[in-house]
Amino acid sequence: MTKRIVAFSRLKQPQLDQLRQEFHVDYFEHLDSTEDATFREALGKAHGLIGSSLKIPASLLDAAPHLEAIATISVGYDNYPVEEMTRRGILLCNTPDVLTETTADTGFLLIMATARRAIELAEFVKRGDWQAGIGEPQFGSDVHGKTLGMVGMGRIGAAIARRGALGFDMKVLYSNASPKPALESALGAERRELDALLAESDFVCVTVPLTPETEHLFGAREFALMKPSAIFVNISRGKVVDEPSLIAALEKGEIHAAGLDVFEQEPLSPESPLPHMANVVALPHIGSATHETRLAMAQRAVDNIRLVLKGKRPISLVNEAAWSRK
Ligand SMILES: NC(=O)C1=CN([C@@H]2O[C@H](COP(=O)(O)OP(=O)(O)OC[C@H]3O[C@@H](n4cnc5c(N)ncnc54)[C@H](OP(=O)(O)O)[C@@H]3O)[C@@H](O)[C@H]2O)C=CC1
Ligand SMILES: O=CC(=O)O
Repeated sequence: MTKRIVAFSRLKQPQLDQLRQEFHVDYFEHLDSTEDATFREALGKAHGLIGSSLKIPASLLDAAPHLEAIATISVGYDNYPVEEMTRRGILLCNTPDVLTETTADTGFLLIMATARRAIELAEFVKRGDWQAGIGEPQFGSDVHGKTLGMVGMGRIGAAIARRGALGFDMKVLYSNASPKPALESALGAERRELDALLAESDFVCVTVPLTPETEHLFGAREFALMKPSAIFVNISRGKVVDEPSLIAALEKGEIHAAGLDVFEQEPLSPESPLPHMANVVALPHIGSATHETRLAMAQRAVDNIRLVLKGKRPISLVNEAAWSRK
């Protein structure tokens, strides 16, 4: 029997062809909702599901009685009902490592763009406001030599910290529950409790996954602990931050600026004050969005689903417990 895959994100033709050599593929290039009737019908016969950027509720699994695995084209997996998948023995595969450096580049881009006010001042030139030599009103802040506080020193966090410590001579602090001795010796990084990190850092950079513990980890209290000169950078997930508290902290001058790739609601509503604030650089969730990295992520997801459907262990597995039950 030929196994069936439902693909719900854009894949390149060679990757689709690879899947079609071995499996029947129902391809939904633009799927807006998991309520779509044709999608649900295909899911009813599917053994594998591959895609990204859609919330998959636990109830959807009832419509997928043959499902063996979901391959998400992302490293973050907060869109998936992991516990329920594990209970049903459905594997969840993700795409770590291949996007680490590109996402770290975006994190550092936000650090640089906010500190040096690159977007705001490029707009100033575009508007024709550059009429004389620039002065203090256009000055930014240094990045080199400052203190970088990493909240979430994992793969991406460590890659940003490496850029800061080795490229920009920054002092690195981090706040993970478990110490990272290798990074402490390689980068001179120092571990702190979160509150101490917030008080000491010039840049606070968030790279934690979204979990029940990290949801709204940053609220009014945390912003009040930061220096008035601090720059807050979020490259993880929007829901790690209570956005009204961030807006209030920026408006009151409790913190100096913010660089944001992610938001509580995406796409960000045009009504949100954030993209209109001069001291905010807002990007449309482009952490990993380069041609090379998006291709590598899709290929990793394709490899993961092919392996699982052929009875083999995938390259990147989120729920180990589902594998041990096989
Ligand atoms: N903007 C974008 O486009 C992208 C965003 N992301 C986001 O980045 C996240 C991180 O990815 P990645 O680095 O690969 O994941 P990792 O799992 O390698 O790193 C996450 C780190 O966060 C730490 N952590 C978890 N909870 C806390 C906490 N409460 N306080 C401090 N540290 C904590 C973990 O600690 P420990 O090591 O102790 O377990 C781990 O080191 C993804 O989950 C995703 O949400 C990822 C890619 C692109
Ligand atoms: O946000 C992107 C991811 O890979 O996670």
